[in-house]
Order: sequence, then C-alpha cells, then structure tokens
Amino acid sequence: MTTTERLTAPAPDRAAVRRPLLTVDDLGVQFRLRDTSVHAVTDLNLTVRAGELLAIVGESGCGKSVLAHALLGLLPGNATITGHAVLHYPDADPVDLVTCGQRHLARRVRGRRVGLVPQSPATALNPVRTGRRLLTETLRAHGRGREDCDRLAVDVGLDPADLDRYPHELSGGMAQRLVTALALAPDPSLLIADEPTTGLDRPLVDHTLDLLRRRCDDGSAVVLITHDLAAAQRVADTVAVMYASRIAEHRDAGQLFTAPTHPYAAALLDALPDRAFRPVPGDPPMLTALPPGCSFAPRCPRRTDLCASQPPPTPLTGGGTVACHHPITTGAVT
Ligand SMILES: Nc1ncnc2c1ncn2[C@@H]1O[C@H](COP(=O)(O)OP(=O)(O)OP(=O)(O)O)[C@@H](O)[C@H]1O
Ligand code: NI
Repeated sequence: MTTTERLTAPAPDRAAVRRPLLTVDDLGVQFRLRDTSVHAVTDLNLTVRAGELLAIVGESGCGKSVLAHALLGLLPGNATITGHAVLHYPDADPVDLVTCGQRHLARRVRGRRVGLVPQSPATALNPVRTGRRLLTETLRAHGRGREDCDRLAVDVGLDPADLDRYPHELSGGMAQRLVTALALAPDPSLLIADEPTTGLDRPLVDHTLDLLRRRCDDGSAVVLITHDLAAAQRVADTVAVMYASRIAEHRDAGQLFTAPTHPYAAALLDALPDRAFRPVPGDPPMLTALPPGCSFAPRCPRRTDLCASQPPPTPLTGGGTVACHHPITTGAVT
C-alpha cells in the first residue's frame, strides 16, 4: 500500500461523537527577545477527542512544535503563554495545562496522561544509559514490567537487540523509534508525536503511522505533527493547517484533502508531487511582524483589500473552521 492510500476509511466525523480529551481555547505563545517578540502561537482553538488522530501540518517555523511544548509546560523562560488548554479526565476534574503549574504537569500530566515524541530524539536521550535501561526505567515508573520492553521495541519497529546500544550508537532512525517507544511506555491517553517519522525509510514510516492509527482505533488520541501531507492523509481523522502561528483551516481529513477551503491549504496540496507540483509562491511573514489582516494575504491569489486590513473571521462551516475572508467553496482555486 502506498502512503497516499488511507489505512482505514473512518466514517466522516466519526471522532465528533467521542468525548473531548483536550480543548484548546484562544491559546497564544510569545517569546520575548531583546527588542522584539515572536508570535509563535496566536488565537489557537481546537478540540482533540478520544479516539481521534489529529494531524497538524504547515510550513517550517509556523509554530507546530511550540504548540506541542506549550501543552506540556516545556516552554523556555522567555515565553509568555495565554489562553487555556484543558485536559479532561474520565475520572477526575479537568485541568488547565496553562495554569496548573509545573508540579502538576510533572507529576500527573507529562509522560503520563500526555506523551511527547520530541522532534529532536538525539538530544532527548540520556547519553549514559542504554535504550533498554531507559525503557525499563520508564516502564517501571508506570507499574509495568521489563517484559514489556521487547514488545514495545517490536511495536515501534526496533530490533530488541538494538536496545542494548547507547544513544550515540544508534542511527537517527533508531533513536527516533526509541523515543517513540519511551513516549508509548506509559500508555498515555494523548500522544503528541512531533515529526515521529524523521529518518525512517518508507516501510518504517508506514509502520509508525499504522501504530499511531491503531492507538486511536483503541480509544487513545494522537496529535501528529508532520510536514508529510501524505502521512496525514493516510492516517488522520482531522487535519489542522497552521500558517504563521494560527490555524488556517481545521476539518475532517477526507474533506480537507478533497476540497480544501482555505487558499493556503489548497496551495499546500497543490505543491504535492502527485498533484500540481506547484510550490506555494513567496515566503511566510516574520513572526515578529505579523500583518494586521490575514497573514497569508501577500501570497494569496484570492486576496482583496479587506484581507490586508481585517483579520479573517473563523466561522464554523461544515463541521470545520476556516480563517479566511474568501474561502474556496468549490474546491478549486480561482
Ligand atoms: N525559544 C525561542 N525564542 C524565540 N523564538 C522561538 C523560540 N522557540 C521557537 N521560536 C520561534 O517560534 C517559531 C515557531 O517555531 P516552531 O519550532 O514551533 O516551528 P515548527 O512549525 O515546529 O517548524 P518545523 O516544521 O521546522 O519544526 C519559529 O519562528 C521559531 O524561530
Ligand atoms: Ni517543529
């Protein structure tokens, strides 16, 4: 099966009937620099439901990893976070990840309820411990035995013999699979996987995507951050397209890939080799100087004067959101 074929064919909006696991409400992240500030996440709203695989896509630097770090309390000291990101527990009161504090995040959330596959696995691994030791310690901390070690390795496509290597003895792809196994060890109800297929060859990319899909089919939720639109198309229930720190379009994956309504989403799809293979013209704006209107307007074939001056509305249309003054209604870019 090629990556562009769907692994499963979920009914449209299947995820919509599940309970919300995470609700993000007007989330903002800014980094203070000496004489300016970087708007890395702006006015971001989304819901992730149990059983849902949400793919977050968008060009490099649009704020995907910062969003992941914000949800896990992993932002550096020069960051300011605003808004809310509420994690709902089936058996306890909901918790706002923005305000609950590092102690709660460390004890109850990070690596427990919410797992992270970090974008840079090499720097995330303790260099003086073998993969087996790292994995055994993580499993033990969550009440699971060392016998789960080899099974987890196989799940992520790693030869259990490679667990006896130190991080510097692992290839980039092996380190990637090891950090995925470490994130899965606590069996988190929400897994945020930030480019989890980097450095993997095609069969292992598909193996990893299928693993994430199966977790969702078993009732967990996954946020898959990826540059790879074909990967999103293969496994995602819903897709959020980020552009310059905001969500441009967020809807059912099937609808987004067949009839994108935001001109940026349409342009991203047109850039795919198996579509028009036409790169998105121009460059994204600096996040230190976001324009007052729509950030995509300077690159947009549908822009009018309104786009340059007024921020786009984000009405709910057809079960999704699109932040655009002139959304495409036919699925064709005019
Ligand atoms: N500590 C920081 N201080 C200042 N700016 C930062 C900091 N961390 C990230 N940024 C900026 O925030 C923006 C968003 O970065 P982010 O890493 O989220 O992008 P991304 O969408 O994950 O990109 P990629 O696809 O390349 O991983 C970038 O402009 C980046 O330079
Ligand atoms: Ni990133």
